[in-house]
Amino acid sequence: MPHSPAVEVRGLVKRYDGRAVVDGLDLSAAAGRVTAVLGPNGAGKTTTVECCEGLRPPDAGTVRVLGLDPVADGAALRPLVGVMLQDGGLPTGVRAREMLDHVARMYADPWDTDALAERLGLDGFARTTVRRLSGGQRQRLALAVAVVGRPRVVFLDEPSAGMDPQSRLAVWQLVRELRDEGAAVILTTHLMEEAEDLADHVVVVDHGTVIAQGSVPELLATDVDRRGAATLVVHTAHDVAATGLRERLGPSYAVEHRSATSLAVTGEVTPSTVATVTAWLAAQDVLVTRLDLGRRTLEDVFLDLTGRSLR
Ligand SMILES: Nc1ncnc2c1ncn2[C@@H]1O[C@H](COP(=O)(O)OP(=O)(O)OP(=O)(O)O)[C@@H](O)[C@H]1O
Repeated sequence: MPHSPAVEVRGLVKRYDGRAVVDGLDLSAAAGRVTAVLGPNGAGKTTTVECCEGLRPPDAGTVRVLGLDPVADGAALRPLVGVMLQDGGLPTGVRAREMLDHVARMYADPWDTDALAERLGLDGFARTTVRRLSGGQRQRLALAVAVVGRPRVVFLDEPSAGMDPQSRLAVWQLVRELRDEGAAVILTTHLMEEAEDLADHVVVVDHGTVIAQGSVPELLATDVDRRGAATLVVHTAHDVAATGLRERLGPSYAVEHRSATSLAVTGEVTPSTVATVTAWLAAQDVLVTRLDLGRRTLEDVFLDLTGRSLR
């Protein structure tokens, strides 16, 4: 039986200086699921989440969290909702571990703070004040503070931004556990790997509206013509224009720049496709420094939908 979503946003509009940065956005996030809001910088992800957190009143539309209005019912929601803001949002004069212990004492059934601190590697900077923490350390502390009260709904704004790979894995594992314990986890990210690894449901946002949504497999199969297609990413020693390769490969392949010195070729990649690409580059006197052959990713889906890269 489907039950009512933990977070429900309908027709959300938020304007700054007369410009709608969120423009009629619908979003629904279920308990026991990780919902990733994915989109490029400036798409309106943070603004949307801030409206759900009650930090910004919407200009139009409705937002409900556990059936309540996050602005009017903020006091009732506070013990039920965990929030990790993009800039940490923590008081800067407090020592890291004191901060976590203080917040834990405000909840009826908090996580064991020793265990949480160990998992997120907070022990190495337990006595350091927030203002002296590195960006990644501050992020880890902000995550611990957001989840220590075992919230039913957790908002994580770019949770692993600025973290080293080991910390990122620890964060992802914690997010999975929160989900398995039944929390609704809503995370914003522009890291497709994060969305692909963690999300049960992905909402792709661009220019303040949802342009696609579904599970990762559903999104990867959106474009039926490309089902089963692979992406060959060619890294080169110096800049190369995509136009010539596009003409050489013909219309059944998409050729896009990933950066000035890398091209992504999407389509049916056969041994002869690889030979054609490298031969064409050799004819331009361009050295190939690396070749990666992979399946389609959310990055490719976004590129197809918007013609732009997520990053
Ligand atoms: N307080 C504000 N006043 C004016 N403009 C704002 C304000 N907050 C955000 N904006 C603008 O709204 C747009 C959407 O910003 P938002 O932070 O929601 O995007 P985002 O998708 O979270 O981006 P990022 O990935 O960079 O965090 C941006 O153009 C931003 O400059």
